[in-house]
Amino acid sequence: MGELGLKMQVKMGKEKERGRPEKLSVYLYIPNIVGYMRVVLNCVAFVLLCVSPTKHSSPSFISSAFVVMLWMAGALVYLTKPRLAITVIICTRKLELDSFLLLSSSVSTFGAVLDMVTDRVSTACLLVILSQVYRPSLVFLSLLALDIASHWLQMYSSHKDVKDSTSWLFRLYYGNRIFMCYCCVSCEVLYIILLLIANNQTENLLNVSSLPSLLLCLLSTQLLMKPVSRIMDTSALSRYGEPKVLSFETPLHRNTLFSAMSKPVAIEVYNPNGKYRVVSTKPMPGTRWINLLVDQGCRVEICHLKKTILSVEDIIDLIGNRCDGVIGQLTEDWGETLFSALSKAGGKAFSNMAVGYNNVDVEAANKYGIAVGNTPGVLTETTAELAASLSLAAARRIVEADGFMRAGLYEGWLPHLFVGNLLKGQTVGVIGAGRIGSAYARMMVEGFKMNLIYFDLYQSTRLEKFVTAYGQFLKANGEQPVTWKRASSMEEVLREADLISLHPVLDKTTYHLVNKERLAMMKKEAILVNCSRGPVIDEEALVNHLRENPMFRVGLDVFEEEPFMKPGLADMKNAIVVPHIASASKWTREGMATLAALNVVGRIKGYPIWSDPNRVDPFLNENASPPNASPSIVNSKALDQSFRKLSMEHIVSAYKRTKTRAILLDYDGTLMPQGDESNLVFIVSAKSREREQVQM
Ligand SMILES: NC(=O)c1ccc[n+]([C@@H]2O[C@H](COP(=O)([O-])OP(=O)(O)OC[C@H]3O[C@@H](n4cnc5c(N)ncnc54)[C@H](O)[C@@H]3O)[C@@H](O)[C@H]2O)c1
Ligand SMILES: O=C(O)[C@H](O)CO
Repeated sequence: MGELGLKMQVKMGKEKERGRPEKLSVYLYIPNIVGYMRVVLNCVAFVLLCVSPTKHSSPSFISSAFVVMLWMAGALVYLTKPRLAITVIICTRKLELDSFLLLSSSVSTFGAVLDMVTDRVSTACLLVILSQVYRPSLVFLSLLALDIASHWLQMYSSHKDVKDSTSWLFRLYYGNRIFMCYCCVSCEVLYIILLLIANNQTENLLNVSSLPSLLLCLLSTQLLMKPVSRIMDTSALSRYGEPKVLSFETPLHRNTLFSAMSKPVAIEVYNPNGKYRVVSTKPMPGTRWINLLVDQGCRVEICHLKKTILSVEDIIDLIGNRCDGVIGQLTEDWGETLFSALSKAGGKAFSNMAVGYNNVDVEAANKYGIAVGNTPGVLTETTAELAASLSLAAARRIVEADGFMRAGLYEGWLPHLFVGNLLKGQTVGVIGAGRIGSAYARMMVEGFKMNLIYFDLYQSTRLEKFVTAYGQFLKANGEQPVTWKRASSMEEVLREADLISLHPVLDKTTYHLVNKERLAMMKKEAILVNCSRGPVIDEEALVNHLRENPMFRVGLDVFEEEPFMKPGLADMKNAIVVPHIASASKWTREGMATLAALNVVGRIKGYPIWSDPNRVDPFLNENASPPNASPSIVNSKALDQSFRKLSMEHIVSAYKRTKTRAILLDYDGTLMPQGDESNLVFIVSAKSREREQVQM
């Protein structure tokens, strides 16, 4: 306790220098002082009273009655707690009210208070008896006061949440249940020993006719109740699928009674004493991103506000007056107000947990010198797979047919029942053949032998080469070869394709790219899929088009005004609608969280920017440390012009010095050496969008 307290004081001192709210430091500081006093008093009590216990003739009636009352209260809460927990769990599972579940467990404020009160009652029983049977009784009464005061203060200062992985003491305490158990029960064991010593001198311990002996037996039973009730509690929770709420390894932070009372924002904190404060506006999948941030010395704060979409005001509150970086979501409005608040708080970086960043005003970020990160690459295949799923579901009317079956309308096979479109040999049109558009095109061409027509501002030679090679393969095997065409206009794609998938970025040029006039150009039985951004389609015009053309079908993952759909869309049988889940695979979402975290910490620590945001695999390998770089910063050039110059010098000198093998030409102008000295590859700037490898 002493060393732990000391460490915390030292760390709190540092925190104070960095502008952390003073209030919290004080709350963390006081319990430690009280804790030291408790330890000293315990030792004094033990030495004094073991050496010469002066036993009273018998405890007074009043104090005995007080002890019995305390014991009964303690026993009652211990006995009812597991039952209460189980009842609450059963009810909340039915009602799906997770907050009630947390309430009943010891990580919630209520649960923690209940825990503390029952512990204190137990200790109080022993100390009151000890004060009766020993002199000087004041020592025991002071111990009782200190015990209550220190635990109450620790409730305020969230001592259970301080899990600093760099501290061996914390690791020992939270990571080793036997040690933790020993720490928890040692005081009570000490008090019982003192009682036994006192009783042993005059009477038989098992003589239940004597009041102190009777109380002693009862108290020993109560001490057993704690582990028993814990086991019941844990097993009940694990049966209902929530074992982690009682696990010591889960540093859930319910933001302390104090802060929960002052402001109803639930924050989960990791590595409270970390040097850099990084805030995530939402809990994100996986734990790797948290561990990576903690390893880089960050204090990680995760907002658990129940509200789905945080307002600008909510985020300003989260940023506070000291914040180095924020990981945010595509639903948030990252404009002038937030970047100004982040900049005032000393922030250097923001990353969307998304590849699209149309919710971010990059100009505003540039103005405040804040890096803007995104998460490309990791979601390419996942998103393309959902676009492919929607294409198939729309082509084969899967959702309609499913509803039909469930409604009990199926009476037997019929030649006309849910007839849809065959994809093989038809033309797939891709608008925006970037990472996701190209991946989708390959899936549809290779998987369903569709011909390709695409429109993009840039030529996608890699995609063209792929389709050419696949066509040749089919031909060599006696099959009809697939073909490709780069359309000179978007209208060309709309007119020719049977299935069209939209994959451009959302910006001024792509807003309402698909409008009433363009919908009218499409084939009457065409399928339109949108996994890019809602406003790329004029949704109102789409609803009218769907109404007028029942054989025209759409698969939509995104909507113009999320989370809402334009009136009438939900009633359209020829529309399949899913709630923006295109990147929602476990691996991808965990990877997105990792990339977003590394973007932020990379900028905070001044690491360079990764050369190729399309190849982020080295950051996603869970068995290796990620490179010391930010995987994808979209405003790198605006922020860091000197980086480019520096890298050019770097290239020239490194080329002369080492066995450089190749130079990759990249369109985005970011320069970064990759690989080790023996296999050095540089990415250098060029006008061309396509990457070429030039042998040196
Ligand atoms: N629904 C989802 O969950 C989900 C998931 C991932 C990405 N997305 C969206 O998909 C978009 C594309 O992601 P990506 O990784 O493929 O990005 P990308 O930058 O690799 O591809 C976008 C392509 O759009 C092209 N483009 C830009 N303006 C155009 C225009 N006016 N007409 C035609 N093409 C144009 C670009 O040249 C580029 O090739 C993201 O910006 C995001 O908005 C949505
Ligand atoms: O842009 C993105 O990344 C998606 O919309 C969320 O996965």
